[in-house]
Amino acid sequence: MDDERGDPTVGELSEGRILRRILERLGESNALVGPGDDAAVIAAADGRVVATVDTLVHGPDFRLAWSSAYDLGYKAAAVNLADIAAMGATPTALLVALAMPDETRLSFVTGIADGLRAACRDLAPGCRVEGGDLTVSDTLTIAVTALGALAGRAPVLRSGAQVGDVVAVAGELGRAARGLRTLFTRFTDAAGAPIAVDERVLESTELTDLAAQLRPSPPVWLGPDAADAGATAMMDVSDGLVLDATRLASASGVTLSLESALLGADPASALSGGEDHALLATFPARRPLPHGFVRVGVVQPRGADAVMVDGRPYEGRGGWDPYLDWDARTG
Ligand SMILES: Nc1ncnc2c1ncn2[C@@H]1O[C@H](COP(=O)(O)OP(=O)(O)OP(=O)(O)O)[C@@H](O)[C@H]1O
Ligand SMILES: Cc1ncc(C[n+]2csc(CCOP(=O)(O)O)c2C)c(N)n1
Ligand SMILES: [Mg+2]
Repeated sequence: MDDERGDPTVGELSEGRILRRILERLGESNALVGPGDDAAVIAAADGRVVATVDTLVHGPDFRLAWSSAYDLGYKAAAVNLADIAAMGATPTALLVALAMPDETRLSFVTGIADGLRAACRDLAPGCRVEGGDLTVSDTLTIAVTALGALAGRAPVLRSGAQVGDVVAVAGELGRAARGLRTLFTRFTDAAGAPIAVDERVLESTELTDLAAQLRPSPPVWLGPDAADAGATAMMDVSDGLVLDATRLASASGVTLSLESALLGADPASALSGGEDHALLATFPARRPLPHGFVRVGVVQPRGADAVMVDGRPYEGRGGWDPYLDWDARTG
C-alpha cells in the first residue's frame, strides 16, 4: 500500500472513510438535516427554492498542473454561488458530486472540501455544503448544485431589461481571462501540455489575474442588493461579457449598447472574458445604482445586433463556448 506519508489514495480507502474525512472539514451544517442521511432537508423560508448546477471537468474546465485541490473546491463553489446571486437570491446550500480517479490522494479530497468551505465563508456566509455524492472516474469531475432563497423578492430574470435602462456591472471584468492567457502562454511545455506555475516569475498584477482565474471571487452579496435596488434583468458573466450580454439582450428583446471606455484599462479582455463571474444587470435610469455597480452602457430598442460596443457590432466571438472552443487533442 502506497500510504507511507499517511496520505492514502482514494483507491485504498472505502467510500465511508473518504466521506468521514470530507465531513470533518466542512464544519457545522446549517440545514434541517445535513450530510449523512439519504438526502438533506433545507428550509425554504418563503416557499421557493432557487436551484442551479455547474460542473468542472478536468480538461475543458481546469488542469491539475495549474489548480490546487483548494482552488478547485473554491472555484466550484464560487461559480455556482454567482448563479444564485444573479437571480437576486442568497445561497443557502451546496450539494457536491465528486468523481475521482482511483489514484487521487486523500489530502486532495480534503483540499477540495477546504476550498468549498472557504468560498462559502468568503462569499456566502450562511451557505454550507449540505450533501453530495462520491464516485470513481478516470476524469476528475466536480459537479456542484447550489440552492438559494429569495426572502420575498421577485427573482431577477434575464428577460426584464427595458429600453432606457442603465447597463451596469459589479465585480471584475477580464482578470480571469488574462489569468488563463498567462497559464496557456507561460506555463505550458513545448507540446502545449500544462506545467506547474512558478509564481516567482510573475509580476503582482499577473498573480492577481491568476488568482481571479483559479479562485474567482464574485460579489455574491450584491445579487440581493441589485434586486432590492430594482434591477430589471441580471445574470453572471461566466462565458464573456459580449456573449452573456447577447443572451440577456435576446431574452429581453432589446439591444445592450456598451461603452468600452467604461470597461477599465483592458477593455478587450473585459469584453470577451468571462470567468470572473461579475454580475451584469440593468437598472431603471431614474434611480442611483446600488453600491458596487458601475455603469457600462445603456439599453436600446432591439436593432440588428443584440450587443453594440461603442456604437458598432462587436467583431469576434465575445466569449467561451465549451463545444466550439475545447478540443481534446489540443486542450
Ligand atoms: N442539461 C440541461 N438540462 C436542462 N436545462 C439545462 C441543461 N443545461 C443547461 N440548462 C439550462 O439552460 C440555462 C443556461 O445554462 P447555462 O449553463 O448556459 O447557464 P449558466 O449556468 O448561467 O452558465 P455557466 O454554465 O457558464 O455558468 C440554465 O437555465 C440551465 O439551467
Ligand atoms: C484549463 C482550462 N481551459 C479552458 C478554460 C476556459 N473556460 C472553461 S469553462 C469557461 C467558462 C464557463 O464555462 P461553462 O459555460 O461550461 O460553465 C471558460 C472560459 C479554463 N478555465 N481552464
Ligand atoms: Mg450564470
